[in-house]
Amino acid sequence: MADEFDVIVIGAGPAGENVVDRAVRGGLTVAVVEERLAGGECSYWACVPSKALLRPVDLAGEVSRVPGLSLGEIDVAAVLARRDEAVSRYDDSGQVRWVESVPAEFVRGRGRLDGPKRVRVTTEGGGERVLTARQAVVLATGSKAALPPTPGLAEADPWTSHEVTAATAIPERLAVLGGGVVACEMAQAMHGLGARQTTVLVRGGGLLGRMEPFAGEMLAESFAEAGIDVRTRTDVARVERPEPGGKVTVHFAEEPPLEADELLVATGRRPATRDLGLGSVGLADGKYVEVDDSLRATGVPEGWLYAVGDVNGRNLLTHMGKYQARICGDVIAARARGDELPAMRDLADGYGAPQVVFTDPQVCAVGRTEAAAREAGFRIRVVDYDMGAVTGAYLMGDGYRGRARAVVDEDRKVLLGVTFAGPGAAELLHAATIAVTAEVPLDRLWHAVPSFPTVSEVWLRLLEAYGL
Ligand SMILES: Cc1cc2nc3c(=O)[nH]c(=O)nc-3n(C[C@H](O)[C@H](O)[C@H](O)COP(=O)(O)OP(=O)(O)OC[C@H]3O[C@@H](n4cnc5c(N)ncnc54)[C@H](O)[C@@H]3O)c2cc1C
Ligand SMILES: NC(=O)c1ccc[n+]([C@@H]2O[C@H](COP(=O)([O-])OP(=O)(O)OC[C@H]3O[C@@H](n4cnc5c(N)ncnc54)[C@H](O)[C@@H]3O)[C@@H](O)[C@H]2O)c1
Repeated sequence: MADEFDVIVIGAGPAGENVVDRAVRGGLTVAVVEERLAGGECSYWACVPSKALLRPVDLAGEVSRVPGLSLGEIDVAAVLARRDEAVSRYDDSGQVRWVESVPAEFVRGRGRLDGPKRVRVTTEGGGERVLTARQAVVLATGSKAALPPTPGLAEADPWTSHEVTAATAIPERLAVLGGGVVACEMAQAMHGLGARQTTVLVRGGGLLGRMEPFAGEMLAESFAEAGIDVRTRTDVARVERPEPGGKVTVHFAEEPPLEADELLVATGRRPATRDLGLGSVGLADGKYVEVDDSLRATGVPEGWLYAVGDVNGRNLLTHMGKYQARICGDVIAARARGDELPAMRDLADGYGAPQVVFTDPQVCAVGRTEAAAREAGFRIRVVDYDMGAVTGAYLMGDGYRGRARAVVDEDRKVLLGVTFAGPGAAELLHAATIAVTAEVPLDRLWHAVPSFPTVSEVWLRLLEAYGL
């Protein structure tokens, strides 16, 4: 029997859930198909548990910088218990209730495209249900950890983001492969929670390669002080783990091997598009689904297929997936009414998404880095400021180290990008996001007066350093 809805969403992560919400608000009927847990990776194996593990480590760092305060040992069992609370003990009944209250139909099972506007769902227990869409199908299936083809790596059954965020014990010796966001955040968390030997194996020349280079350098310095060993330009030749769950040995092309109790692979993501039936609608399996600025998949006749969140590869961040989803739900509803609303377009991804890396120091950025702006052909000026010289930062703790960078478009006198690295820097980011996305002219930004004594005074100092 075929069930018919206006819209079918595959994947109930943060992106899928937001499409549901907006499409229903737009007057449409919606079914959402989810094979695991409503809430997606973000709620159970990514953003939420990782930040629950990092928060006590971050706080311990803050306390250590304020004379007169002291912190005993971190109670790891209590931290893990709080993480379990944060992920609702891997029970999604609350989120399912929310979907149903929107109201939308929640269908538990694995969804697969089966030609235009048809989704075949394999339900729990092996049953099948065929759903058809009157208006649109939205892919919101997210991404999965990518494993490099290093000999012995897959056989060693290493941790990925799934296992590390769900850890029930902290490994004594942890090796981390990768130098990006997951590698840095999880190395910080595991080390702060008691790993005795944490080694980060970076293929390139530094950490957080997509950010301004000073951010990765500051983080590497902080890691070194904390006892986290960061090895750059490593060349992993093979991995060996003779006993399942036993010790793991990483062999390099030249250096001596490294032994660890666990290996975390954090080398990027791949789209969750394998076996999704993309071939049945003329798209390539296993690839990111390319979309236009209305989030509609390109190259699909009659334009009924959309893709939001990680699966379209634009920016692998929850807040960006949710933003795309809001636009997508509104666009589908508008098109169903016969309205063409050109204002409903994804603009933010093009400016450069805001991102916070929850390490110590926190690193956050929006827009273009200096290198990206130059590569895009902008005539720019770069302004740097030592955040430790701001009174508000000094008051945060002794030895506060931080740095800010603004990339200015010299032709239009607006900001193209801003980066902050320093304790507590995360909360500075939204002001930068507004300035970059709204293209606030610098001589107008000058009148946005930051409060004294906050770290935000770095805004004033950046503008002064620019010459205003
Ligand atoms: C360790 C880690 C930490 C992170 N921390 C942050 C952070 O702090 N801030 C931030 O902004 N981003 C963070 N991210 C990125 C963030 O998790 C993703 O950008 C976000 O989860 C993407 O949302 P999504 O809805 O596109 O996909 P997902 O959250 O991956 O959800 C996709 C859903 O689709 C379901 N699904 C897949 N295929 C099918 C199918 N065929 N049928 C039915 N259901 C299917 C899956 O089960 C899943 O529930 C982090 C990522 C990792 C790995
Ligand atoms: N706080 C946050 O916002 C947050 C936290 C975690 C993850 N995320 C998102 O999740 C996504 C995935 O994060 P990630 O850290 O896995 O990916 P990433 O792209 O940030 O980093 C991947 C790292 O792996 C390295 N690498 C790639 N292939 C390799 C190989 N074969 N051998 C050795 N090293 C290799 C890269 O050089 C890079 O350092 C990111 O796009 C990020 O936006 C966001």
